[in-house]
Amino acid sequence: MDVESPSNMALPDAFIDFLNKNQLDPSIYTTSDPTPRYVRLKPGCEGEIEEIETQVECKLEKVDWLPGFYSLSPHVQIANSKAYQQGKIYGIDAASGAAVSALDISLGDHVLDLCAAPGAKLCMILDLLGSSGSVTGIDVARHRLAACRTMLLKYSLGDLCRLFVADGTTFSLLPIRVFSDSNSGEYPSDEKVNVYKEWTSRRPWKDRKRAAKERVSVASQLASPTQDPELIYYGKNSGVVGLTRSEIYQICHGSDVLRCGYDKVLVDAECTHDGSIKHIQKFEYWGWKTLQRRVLNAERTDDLTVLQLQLLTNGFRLLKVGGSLVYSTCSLTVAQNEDVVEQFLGQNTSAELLQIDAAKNWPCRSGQIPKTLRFDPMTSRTSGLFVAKFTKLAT
Ligand SMILES: C[S@@+](CC[C@H](N)C(=O)[O-])C[C@H]1O[C@@H](n2cnc3c(N)ncnc32)[C@H](O)[C@@H]1O
Repeated sequence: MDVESPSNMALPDAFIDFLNKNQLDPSIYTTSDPTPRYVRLKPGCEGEIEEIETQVECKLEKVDWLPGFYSLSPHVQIANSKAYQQGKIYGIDAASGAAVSALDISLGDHVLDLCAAPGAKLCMILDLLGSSGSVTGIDVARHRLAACRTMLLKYSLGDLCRLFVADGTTFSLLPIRVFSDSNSGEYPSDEKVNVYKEWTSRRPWKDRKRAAKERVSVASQLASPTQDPELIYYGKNSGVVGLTRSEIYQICHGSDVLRCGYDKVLVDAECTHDGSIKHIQKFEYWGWKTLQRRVLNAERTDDLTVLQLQLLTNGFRLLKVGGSLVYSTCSLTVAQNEDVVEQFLGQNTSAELLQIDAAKNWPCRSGQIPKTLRFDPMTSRTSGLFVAKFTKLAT
């Protein structure tokens, strides 16, 4: 089998079966024009494009419908280039960029990214946020979120960010502003010693020993719904420094959230990844048999749709009135997208689907529910992605 590019890859029978069962047209994956690779340029590096092109040994084509994005040949490896190593470019598919763009991030926003790892969208959110506001990144998988932390440090983007290993279906912490507004900096002397100091990767011996013990099994790297969120990183302007644990770990209750919830929430939910042919292609190496078990299994898909609805519901619970939430998946099945949206709207009368204004210039199709969007390799020359945007109405 030819694995050189998704466009000429023969799809395995099990995957074609899955597509047929989900009424998805296999031809969207096998376009004659291969889907390019995309990078986002770090703001401020626009004048260095020619130098970056020399370093990656390839021409970067500006994506005219998405600011800051460039496409390049899918065969080019960027990881060894100086531009990549210096954090001037990072790989992120243009459809993923569109999902973040749909959030309409503005300076000062407090943003929640409920399924943050490995972190390409989180990086873009931080890029767009600039110098004020905050980003709270959550992921259930400790090892994946640790990789996300490495990426933030590499790109020097973590200043306004805090990362928690937590289950996104039950995560309940408010954005930091609630406390920083009222924080006078005066603590009883016994609390003063327990305030968070500037974050350092050099952790006390006791912490390292505990972490090493936890790393013994991958299962123990997954947060459970009942476990306290574990703060594994915070930037120096993320609002954490100088606060006590009890201030950071305050659970939000219904009435707090309406007023003091997050301005923007991204729920980029776990899914079967069937929209990403690059992901499916990896099974050529992992073994097509595992594709059936790890991606296509019907029982697993049913579990996923329950998880997706729970993540969307909890993300929405943490959104303030008038805020925006984007739900996205890199699956193209109706079950994981429109069906989840429909169930969610049926259960949440204060949720309203929003038109994504910028989308009028995007090369995508409407989903089966008006105002929702679908990107696919054939229509968009991107990876497959479903995007829906909601706001919370006052009730
Ligand atoms: C599609 S990936 C997110 C990609 C990420 N937004 C990015 O741009 O790099 C889905 C993520 O959801 C995480 N996840 C799965 N179940 C979760 C849960 N219950 N709570 C929080 N995160 C979860 C997975 O560990 C995975 O990292």
